[in-house]
Amino acid sequence: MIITAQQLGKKYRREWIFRGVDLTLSAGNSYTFVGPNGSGKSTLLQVLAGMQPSSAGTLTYTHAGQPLADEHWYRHMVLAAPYLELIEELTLTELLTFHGRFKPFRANANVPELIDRMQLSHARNKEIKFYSSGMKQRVKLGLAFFSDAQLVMLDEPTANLDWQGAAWYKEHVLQLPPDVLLLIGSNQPSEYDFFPRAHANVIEVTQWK
Ligand SMILES: Nc1ncnc2c1ncn2[C@@H]1O[C@H](COP(=O)(O)OP(=O)(O)OP(=O)(O)O)[C@@H](O)[C@H]1O
Repeated sequence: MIITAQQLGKKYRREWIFRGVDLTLSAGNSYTFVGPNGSGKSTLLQVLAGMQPSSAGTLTYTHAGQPLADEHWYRHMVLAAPYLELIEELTLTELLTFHGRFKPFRANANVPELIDRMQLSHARNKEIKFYSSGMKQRVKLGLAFFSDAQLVMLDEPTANLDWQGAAWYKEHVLQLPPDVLLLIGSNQPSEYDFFPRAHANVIEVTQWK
């Protein structure tokens, strides 16, 4: 899994959020995009995910040595982000069952087991709309950690988490398979400063203003 960006740019109306981005992001590594509020971390992640069109440059996805068509790309990626909504009317059990139909879970884990790993067994039959913001964040992260995807994208991963949730995040992000490509948007060093150095890259987005 490799993402290649060449002279990638994004503008909203007349404002360039970033431009001239040249990146090669390859599996087995983590890339954390850092910068102050409003610097473009989320926008860059969304463009790299194919959720937002770019305004300039090219973006190519390669999997197992073959270029991937845009319409197949979503099968290989998961994104957890504060601005993405869960299906609020479903219970957690229903949500994971539904999700698993489209994107299988790693090692074919079953739904009760996943709920247990999210430490949300007590709330498995509660509708997501009644979850607290931290519980919802655990669900989003759990879907990202446990789905069988080669590209895992996490924007502000510990938003709304208490210290136990942050410890849970740390434990699980380190347990991702070694061949995953991990992209993170963050302005909290505690979200990435513990990654094994050899494969961790921290990239300042303001360089592309
Ligand atoms: N849909 C949009 N339309 C117009 N401008 C937008 C849109 N989305 C984001 N922006 C602008 O793009 C810039 C970058 O926003 P972005 O959310 O990517 O920053 P960020 O680095 O993730 O910020 P934060 O740390 O606050 O989450 C901001 O100036 C923002 O106002």
